[in-house]
Amino acid sequence: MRVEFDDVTVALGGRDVVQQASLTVDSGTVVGLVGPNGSGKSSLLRTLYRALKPRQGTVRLDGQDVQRLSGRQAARAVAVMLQDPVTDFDLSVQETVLLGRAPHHASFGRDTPDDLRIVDEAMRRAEITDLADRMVATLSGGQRQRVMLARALAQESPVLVLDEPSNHLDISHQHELMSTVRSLGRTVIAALHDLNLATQYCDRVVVLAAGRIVAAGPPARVFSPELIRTTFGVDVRVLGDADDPVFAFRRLDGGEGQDVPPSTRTESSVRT
Ligand SMILES: Nc1ncnc2c1ncn2[C@@H]1O[C@H](COP(=O)(O)OP(=O)(O)OP(=O)(O)O)[C@@H](O)[C@H]1O
Repeated sequence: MRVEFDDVTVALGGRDVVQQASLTVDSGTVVGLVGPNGSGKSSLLRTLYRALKPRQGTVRLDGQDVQRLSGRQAARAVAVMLQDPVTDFDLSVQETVLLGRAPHHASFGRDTPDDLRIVDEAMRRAEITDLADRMVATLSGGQRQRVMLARALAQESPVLVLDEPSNHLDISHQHELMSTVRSLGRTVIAALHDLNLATQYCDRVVVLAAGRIVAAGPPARVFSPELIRTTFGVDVRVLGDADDPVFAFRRLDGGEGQDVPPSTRTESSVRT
């Protein structure tokens, strides 16, 4: 399923926190949204899963305005994994993952053998099978995050939104998560802070700064030392090959990520 943000502006607290963002994510591709804290990544993503309505512009799924979809249609199309998930702590892990099946049920429909099979498979992929009977409240932050991954997988939506999905995960599970979502063949849009992770697993990256898209394209091309310096206020050493780079960062003396990078391209319309 193709995702299009068309000239999207989001206002929060009387301020445009996303400004005229246009971006097309082709079906089956993995796109990373990167940018400093407060640059508008979550706000842009929230317009896709309808937690926010754009002040201006349209978000489309295969050409259809998401605001015109029914709640059930939207939930079948887009699954979301948030950085600090709001979960019902009174549920077990398996019950929580089963919630991912809800958009596929008629009202008050019962779980079917198919649902249970899909949930088992999702828990296996998220490596939480051994936690199935634990209450979510008793889990660590990283375990909880993997429960949310399993729930999103069980939803079987063609589009998967990940908002800083790996902040609680150890290094091995960060890679496992990205490699799992990459293997799904779904359209994935992930807000990521780790540029190395984005480089390794994303087909395209989109850089946001102060609410605007300032660059987009293949990671190795977009993540130039100059863009990283002006956007994040850190110096970078590029290790490895030019087309398969590994970044080592050092903060600039007195440096701060700038709200508006002075020397990066501003693209009002970007196809990734
Ligand atoms: N409910 C709100 N009311 C007012 N301003 C808000 C609200 N939510 C977010 N903002 C502001 O909108 C801007 C964009 O926030 P957003 O969460 O989209 O950024 P982000 O790039 O996802 O940041 P982070 O990397 O810290 O998660 C920030 O300046 C933030 O303070």
